[in-house]
Amino acid sequence: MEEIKLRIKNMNKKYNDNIIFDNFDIEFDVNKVNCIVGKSGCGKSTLLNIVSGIVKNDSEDFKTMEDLGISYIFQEDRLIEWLNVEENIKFVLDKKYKKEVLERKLQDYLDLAGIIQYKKYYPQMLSGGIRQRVNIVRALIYPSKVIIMDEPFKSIDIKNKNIIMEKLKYILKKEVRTVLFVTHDIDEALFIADKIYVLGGSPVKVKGVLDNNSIDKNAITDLI
Ligand SMILES: Nc1ncnc2c1ncn2[C@@H]1O[C@H](COP(=O)(O)OP(=O)(O)OP(=O)(O)O)[C@@H](O)[C@H]1O
Repeated sequence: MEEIKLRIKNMNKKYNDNIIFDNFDIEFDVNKVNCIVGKSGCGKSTLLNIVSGIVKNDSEDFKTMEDLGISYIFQEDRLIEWLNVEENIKFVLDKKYKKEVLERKLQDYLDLAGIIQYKKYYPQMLSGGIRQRVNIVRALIYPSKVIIMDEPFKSIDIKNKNIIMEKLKYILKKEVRTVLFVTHDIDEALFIADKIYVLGGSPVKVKGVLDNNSIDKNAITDLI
């Protein structure tokens, strides 16, 4: 069966004389976890920021993914300190679901993420790892087709990171969502990805695309 692709075409970006993307094209697998790796500064975050419309592409003939609906998970959790966990999650959902549906989803996702007991807690009462789990639940409940994650575990200690990654992997297996996940950590990519895209060069190019059943750490390291 042919896989459905999400195509990004004609990406162009330069900062002063620094050309990051020069007619850059890439295609991601729809409803899969697509991990993007590459040397620091090669343009991974800029790629996510352009496809999501946060940063403007330099040329006109470019289509962002905004129409698909996007959820974001960044390195920092961006929770609102004066709202409790439940309120933080509901805050972004403004009438997206009927009340009963929302309550069920909230219950299900908090349960899946293992944080149901923190529902009424305020962010300052939570550890960094739990806060990030709330952030992930918030992004997943939002009815988006695309989930963008930019180094979501960078500031989380290894023990918590492993717990969250296990939970996230489990949840994503059940979801029908296209995930674009940027990381500098190859082990993270190997753990969670269906496909890994290695970016590099200046202007940046796709140096390799590796499928999950053929992924080997050395092959990726050689490409970076
Ligand atoms: N607002 C900006 N103004 C000028 N240069 C920028 C700006 N944003 C990014 N850059 C430059 O664009 C290039 C790509 O940056 P980007 O953050 O996308 O890389 P990255 O691969 O995500 O890096 P890292 O892994 O370190 O986060 C870098 O050379 C960076 O210095």
